[in-house]
Amino acid sequence: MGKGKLAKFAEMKAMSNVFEYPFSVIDNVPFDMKGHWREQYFHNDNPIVLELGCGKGEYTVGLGKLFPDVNFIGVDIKGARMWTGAKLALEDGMTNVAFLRTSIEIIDRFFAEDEVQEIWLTFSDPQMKNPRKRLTSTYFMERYRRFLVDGGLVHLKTDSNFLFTYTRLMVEKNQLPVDMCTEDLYHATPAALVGTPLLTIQTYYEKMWMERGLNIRYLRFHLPKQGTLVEPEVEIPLDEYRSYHRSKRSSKETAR
Ligand SMILES: C[S@@+](CC[C@H](N)C(=O)[O-])C[C@H]1O[C@@H](n2cnc3c(N)ncnc32)[C@H](O)[C@@H]1O
Repeated sequence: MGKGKLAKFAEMKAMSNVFEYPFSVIDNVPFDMKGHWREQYFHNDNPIVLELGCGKGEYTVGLGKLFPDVNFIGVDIKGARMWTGAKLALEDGMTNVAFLRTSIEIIDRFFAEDEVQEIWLTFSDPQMKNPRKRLTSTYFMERYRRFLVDGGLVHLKTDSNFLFTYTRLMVEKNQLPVDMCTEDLYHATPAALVGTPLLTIQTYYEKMWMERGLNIRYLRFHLPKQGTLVEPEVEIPLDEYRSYHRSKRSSKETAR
């Protein structure tokens, strides 16, 4: 039988690669390692890459194994999921991997200007009802800009046509340079992606959606520090397989 949530939470408290700062904690205690992750935790000068909404941390651990000269930090509010990746990284003696349990809304409290090179968003909730909660909204992009290097890469891997379309429109509207874009990663793989970890590392949610026959989409773009970011004002068809329609009041088929 799998370990229960309480046992996982207790174990996580003693894990040297886990930092737990839910909103209630960080409100009272400033995060001393902000701006000092490299010297105080990783003990190297290597780049730092974040996986936001990491769940079990498949990308954090998988990329960490493939790229030992890069530091990876998985961020999520759900500790029981994160436990899986943190435990694996500890058992494998990985020193280039860490996990941060907090809300992404306050992510800029943990990283200083230019401290992060890249961001991965893996199968993020599309948040069809609430644009501000989407991890690629201008609200979040403004936060990412506070710690991402100028022109740093943002990777979005998703099953959701809604989130993919919204992000593509946001990127177009703000003229953010696109590095790679595909609506069907596995059946129409761009030549540059053949043999890359994008195809070999699959997350828990990714496998689930693939079993249901959904295409996997991928968009990678640069986020410059300069310029005002604006939201796209376009109606986007909702993902039919998600729960939007269960809402009592809404029978909408599109959202902005
Ligand atoms: C659909 S799951 C995907 C998990 C994993 N990346 C995967 O592909 O299996 C989305 C994850 O994002 C986390 N998440 C969503 N919004 C968040 C937020 N604002 N702050 C912290 N975590 C968040 C959830 O807790 C959840 O684990």
